[in-house]
Amino acid sequence: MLYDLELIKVGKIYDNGTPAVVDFDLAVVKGEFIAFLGPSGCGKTTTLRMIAGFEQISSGTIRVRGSAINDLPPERRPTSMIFQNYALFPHMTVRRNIGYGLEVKGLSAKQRAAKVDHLLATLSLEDVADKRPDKLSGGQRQRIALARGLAVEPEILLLDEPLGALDANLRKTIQAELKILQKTLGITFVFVTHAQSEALSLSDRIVVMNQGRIEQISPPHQLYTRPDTPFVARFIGRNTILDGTVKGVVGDQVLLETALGSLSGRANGPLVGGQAAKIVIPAEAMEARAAGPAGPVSRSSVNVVGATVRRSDVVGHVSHIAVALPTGTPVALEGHVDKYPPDAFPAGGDIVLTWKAAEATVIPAA
Ligand SMILES: Nc1ncnc2c1ncn2[C@@H]1O[C@H](COP(=O)(O)OP(=O)(O)OP(=O)(O)O)[C@@H](O)[C@H]1O
Repeated sequence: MLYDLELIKVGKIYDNGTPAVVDFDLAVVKGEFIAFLGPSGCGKTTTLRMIAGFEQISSGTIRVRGSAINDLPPERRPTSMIFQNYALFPHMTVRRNIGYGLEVKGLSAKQRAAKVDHLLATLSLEDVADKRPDKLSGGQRQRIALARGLAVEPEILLLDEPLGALDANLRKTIQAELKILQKTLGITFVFVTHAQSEALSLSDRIVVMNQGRIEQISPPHQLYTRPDTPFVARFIGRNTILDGTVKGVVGDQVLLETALGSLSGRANGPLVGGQAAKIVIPAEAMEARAAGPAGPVSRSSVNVVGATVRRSDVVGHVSHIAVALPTGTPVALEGHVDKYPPDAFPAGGDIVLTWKAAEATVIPAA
């Protein structure tokens, strides 16, 4: 298969000895929208800059459509990069900013005008074409940066936190525009972000990074429902994570002995009896009900744990219930007021939590 972009065992060690990226493997098909997501300093920007050619790689290979680009300078790579601060030229008009890359490539004024006019129209910038970027709004500047990146017709557009400078509302609007633009153009986007919601709503696949290494590469939904590692389970969504020891494995079902009794979930990864493992239960999978008069939960029931309500609030139509497990672990539940009526779970009350085994994931502890 011919991939648009391949990173094969790519590594980066900075001159000061910092291993910023380690054994990064990724294969991207044409038209995919990929996000690099992870905490500050995990190596997202370094990886993007290595693809763009602004940073030398220390090991491995980067290929675009089958050809290694390791030794090409940035301007000869079939990539364009959009920076978080947009890096627009303040003294040039919007039109010239957009056409700058074409000027560098030596296109005639006529050829440039045709391409720039088309991009001005595509990104609704016609009215500001002759203004300077510093007179324009954040959203407009973002679109100019995008137009400038697209003008050189890259195979791959690299975006470094492109929406980071925008306020929350504008961010949502531009997110939607970006997604439509990407699908219309059909070109590959690789996008760096801190913002989980942005990665989840925009991407076809997300690369979750931690300390220079890839933790998981999955479509957004799968990161929520099937985390591969404890880091991903902590980083994505709102999961309750409990430690235990594998008691038995039947097919993909695992029974785990924990401080809260026997809990079961679906296996993700190789698991054998006696092994230390973690069960990951998404908040959405938890069902709460008031504890009956029968008293404490029987330890022989699977996926039934007692808990105490700490706080309960209603915001609009949504009830938010903060509870604590007997181990002290906090769990945040939320649900429509039809499901969890106000006052149904008063603070200090005992409740019972349950979930379907298929909706919880069991992963190796390390
Ligand atoms: N020029 C440099 N010289 C030395 N170390 C660097 C350099 N640039 C980045 N680093 C280090 O490499 C690691 C990865 O940095 P990088 O900027 O790629 O992370 P990031 O995930 O993009 O972070 P952020 O989200 O904060 O931008 C960090 O430990 C960082 O301090």
